[in-house]
Amino acid sequence: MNAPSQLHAHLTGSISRHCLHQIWTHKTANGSPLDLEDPLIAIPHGRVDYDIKTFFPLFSSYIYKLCNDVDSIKYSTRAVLDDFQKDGVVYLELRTTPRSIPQQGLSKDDYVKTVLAILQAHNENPSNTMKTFLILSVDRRNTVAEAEEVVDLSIKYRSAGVVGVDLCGNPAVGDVRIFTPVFARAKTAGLNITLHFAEIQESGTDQELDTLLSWDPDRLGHVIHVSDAFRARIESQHIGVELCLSCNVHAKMITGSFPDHHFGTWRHSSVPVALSTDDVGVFCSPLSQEYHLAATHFGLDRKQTLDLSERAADCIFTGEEQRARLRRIFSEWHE
Ligand SMILES: CNc1ncnc2c1ncn2[C@@H]1O[C@H](COP(=O)(O)O)[C@@H](O)[C@H]1O
Repeated sequence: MNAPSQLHAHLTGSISRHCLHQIWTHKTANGSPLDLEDPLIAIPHGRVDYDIKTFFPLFSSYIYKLCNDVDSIKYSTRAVLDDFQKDGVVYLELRTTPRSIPQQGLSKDDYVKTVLAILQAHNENPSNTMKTFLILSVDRRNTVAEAEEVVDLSIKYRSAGVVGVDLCGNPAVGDVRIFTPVFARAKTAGLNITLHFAEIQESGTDQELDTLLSWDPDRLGHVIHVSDAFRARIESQHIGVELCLSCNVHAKMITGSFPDHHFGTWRHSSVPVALSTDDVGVFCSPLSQEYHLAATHFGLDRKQTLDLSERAADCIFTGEEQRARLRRIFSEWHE
C-alpha cells in the first residue's frame, strides 16, 4: 500500500524496539552505567496494548533514560528516518519535544541542532526519496517559559527545516490556557500550528477545545471526543485532521475497534485527512499498514485510497515546491 505523507509522528515514539535494543546492547557492552532492562524485556515484541496510563511513563521512565546522549539521539533519529523511508513514505513531518540532558552538557538547542543535522543529511542524500521536516513540540507539562523556548527554537531553526509547533503530552495534565500567548507568538512569526485535540474525555471539554481553536491551528491531531458543533467548526475553518487508527484502537482511546474509528466520519468531511502512525515504535503499525487498515475496514478501493493520500497533501506545512513534488508522485501512482 502506498503511504506518501506522514504528518503526525513523534520522534522518540517512532524508535523501533530493535533500535532501542541495539542502543542498549552497545551501551551495556561499553560499560555505561545503565540501570535499565533490555528494551526487548521492558517493551516486549508484539506488545501494543499501552493505554493512556501506561503509555506516557514509557518515555519518562525508560526511552529518555536510554537515549540520553548525542550518539544515541543521532543513531535513533537515523534509524527512524530509514524505517519511514523503507515503508515508502516520501514526505515526513517529524515532531519532537526539545530536551536538555544536563549530565551530558546538552541543551535543548543542542538537541534540536543534533536532530536537524540528521534530517538534513537524510534530505541531501540523493538516494533518499523521502524529504523530512521538523515540528517542535510543547509538552502540556511545560511551563510558559519552557513553551516560549520551544517557539524561540522553532523561529531560530526555521531556515534549517523547522516548519511548525505542536502541543502534545499527557492529555490528562495541565491547563492549555496558559499557552495562549505562546501559540499566538508562533502564529505571528508565521509558524504552522498543530495541536493534540480531544484525545480523552477530560481534554475534550468545550472550554479546552474553544481555547485550542482560538489559536487558529492549521491541523489537529486525534480529534476523538468532539461534538457535532466542534466538528462543524473544524470543517468551517478547514483544519486538516491527523488520524491515528492503530494508536487509538490499541490504547483504547476509542470505544470499539477499527470499524468504529472516527476516520469513518472524517473521511466524508471536506477537510484534509492525514492518516498517521503517531508512535510506530510503540504501536508497531507502519504508515503503509495504516492505509491498509483504513482500506480494509472502510471498504476503500485503490482510487479512494490514493485520493485520501492526495487530500492529506493539502495540509502539509511546507510550500508549493513539496506539494508539486507530491503531485508528481501521485500522478505516477495513478498510472
Ligand atoms: C497518544 N498519543 C500521544 N498523545 C500526546 N502526546 C504524545 C503522544 N505520543 C507521543 N506523545 C508525546 O511525544 C513524546 C515522545 O516523543 P518526543 O520525545 O517528543 O520525540 C512523549 O513524551 C509525549 O509527550
